Amino acid sequence: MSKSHDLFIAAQKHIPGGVNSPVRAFKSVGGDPVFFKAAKGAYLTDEDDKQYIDYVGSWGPAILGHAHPEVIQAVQERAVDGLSFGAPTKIETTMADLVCDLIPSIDMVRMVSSGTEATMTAIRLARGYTGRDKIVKFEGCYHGHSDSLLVKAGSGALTLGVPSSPGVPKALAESTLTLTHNDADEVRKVFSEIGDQIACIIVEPVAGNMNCIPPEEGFLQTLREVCDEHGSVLIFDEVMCGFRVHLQGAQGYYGITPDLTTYGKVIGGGMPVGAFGGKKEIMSHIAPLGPVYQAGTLSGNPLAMAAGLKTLELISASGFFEDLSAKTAKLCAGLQQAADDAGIAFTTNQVGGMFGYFFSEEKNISRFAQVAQGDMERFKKFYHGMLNEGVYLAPSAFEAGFVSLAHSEEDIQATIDAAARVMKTL
Ligand SMILES: Cc1ncc(COP(=O)(O)O)c(C=O)c1O
Ligand SMILES: N[C@H](C=O)CCC(=O)O
Repeated sequence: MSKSHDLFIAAQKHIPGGVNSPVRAFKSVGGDPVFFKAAKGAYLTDEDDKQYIDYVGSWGPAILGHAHPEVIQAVQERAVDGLSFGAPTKIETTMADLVCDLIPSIDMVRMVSSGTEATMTAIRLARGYTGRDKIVKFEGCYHGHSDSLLVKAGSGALTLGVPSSPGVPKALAESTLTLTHNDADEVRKVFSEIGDQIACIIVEPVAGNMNCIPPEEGFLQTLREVCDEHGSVLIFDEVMCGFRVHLQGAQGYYGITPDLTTYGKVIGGGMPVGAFGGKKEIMSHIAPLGPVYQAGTLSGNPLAMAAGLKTLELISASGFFEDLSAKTAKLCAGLQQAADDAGIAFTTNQVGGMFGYFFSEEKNISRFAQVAQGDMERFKKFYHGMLNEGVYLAPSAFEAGFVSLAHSEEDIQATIDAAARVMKTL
């Protein structure tokens, strides 16, 4: 019995399921979730003092590794001047200026406190701007837990088998059209029939909530084209892939320009943050400039801005994304080799510092249906084998993995060596 076990029992008394977000509960891999007490660089330390090489990175934000000294210093220095004002601060403008400088598609940006708030508001803005109610999303993509978006969603909703959650009003769910991800023909067909009723398309341009699924050739371009043809708003949900696959996110990586973009995770450097931004013409509809309402007591929180700004500064260093991508590629190649040597059907996906792995006979995984058909029993065995070896991976086959600046060549090699041992036991 471990301290994590005892803590999990205790947590369940007053916290539903013992966790404050469902993906943490180990429901799909079984066993008790690990309770952590510290995180530094590429490592997590659990309550029993066991150390793990971490590939979850707080689900993406820890791109520099945990508790990067310069980020911690920025937050500490900021904290002594006050934790929250509920009034304008200079650092919010510094953040807005930086985001607009870095991302050519963004003329104006609004900071919020989570990715969910960012996507929820982007949808409201698109509806308010176009005067239309219907929205298009894709099965397996996750955009946070607001009502309109919790329909055939990915991430924990998928892991727990409730992709369309009870509690979402039927009328709202009916306004959400869920199409097959990476199926450009289906998108064209739907738009040719009812394109003039569709306020927006929201997509994870690199999906990370049904494992890691890059866009098929031409898919994002098709989304851009149908939105242009029908006056709909194209929203890239870059909460996960923004500042992660490339400094300009997926839009920079693939060269497709959305109308609105949502952010979270990396932009907050580990603090609770989200953001949405885009064309001035659309953003001008947000209150108090325009009539579409959005607000937040803690929005633009100075500590979160300090952590985010320092993180964005450090990832802007020349060669940062090339190094991160090379490291991630090395990890994926090593995992593949380990599986091949053990005769296990296996494949990986990777975009920049984001990766996924699949226990599947198929080599090119680009559709949600292929992910769902993966060998979940083997995934579970692998997961627990790696956990035992001191490697912390996402506890679900429907989540992406993340590599950070702090992962050394030795960490990557140690992970590959561990995988080689575990693969032989599957
Ligand atoms: C692509 C994407 N959009 C939105 C969200 C929601 O963000 P948050 O969990 O900060 O509300 C997440 C993660 O949870 C995400 O990965
Ligand atoms: N997949 C989710 C976000 O990216 C995981 C985070 C959560 O919902 O707790």
